[in-house]
Amino acid sequence: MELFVGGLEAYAARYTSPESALLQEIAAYTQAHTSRPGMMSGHVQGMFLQMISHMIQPQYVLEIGTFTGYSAVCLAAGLQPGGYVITIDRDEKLHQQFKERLDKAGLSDKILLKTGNALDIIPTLTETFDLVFIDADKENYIRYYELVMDRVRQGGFMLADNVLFHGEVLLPEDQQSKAAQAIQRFNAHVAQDTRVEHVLLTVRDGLMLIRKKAG
Ligand SMILES: C[S@@+](CC[C@H](N)C(=O)[O-])C[C@H]1O[C@@H](n2cnc3c(N)ncnc32)[C@H](O)[C@@H]1O
Repeated sequence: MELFVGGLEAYAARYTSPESALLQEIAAYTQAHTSRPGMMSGHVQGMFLQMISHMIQPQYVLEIGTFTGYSAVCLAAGLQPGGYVITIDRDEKLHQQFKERLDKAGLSDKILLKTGNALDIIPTLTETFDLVFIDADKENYIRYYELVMDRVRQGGFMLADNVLFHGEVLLPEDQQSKAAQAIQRFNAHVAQDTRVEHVLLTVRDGLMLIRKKAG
């Protein structure tokens, strides 16, 4: 997926810290063994997530949409001692494969896998999250946002991926896919929400960075 004109994405990657051996391994696996490798965060966005994790130094992180685990590993980078990332996906095979990789890398206590529909799993969680990454089916973004809002600490953060949806957000509504329309509704929903402040970053396919205000 080439989102920038004239190779800017490749230029950004060249001047971004390299991927760890584990991330390289996940990226290679994703390219070779999945039908939609473009769903993976990848090098530059992954390093951005890792940087955010180091900045926030979270105790508890929630990820909605694991896929092959690339972003979960990045989100775990800045965890406090005893902290963990909970990552949800409904695809059992993906989770089985990622679990083996986590065991091998000694990361099983830092990244916990919950397999099933995120809409069912989120209400069962008891943690208060410092950071939430929303990256599953676009049609449910507003539901995820509302479901997790009470579970994010005051002053805590959310990130939502694909908020530019390959540029489709710029098209008239009747020319947008269902997913792009859902993303447009999500962006508008966040924009009118006085509980948060937010910035839409044009990293890769667009990342909405959201901070839950105190009080
Ligand atoms: C875009 S991929 C996640 C990519 C990953 N976060 C990364 O950056 O490498 C979206 C994932 O969400 C999962 N998913 C979609 N809808 C879901 C739902 N309702 N509950 C749980 N997982 C879901 C899919 O199985 C898919 O693996």
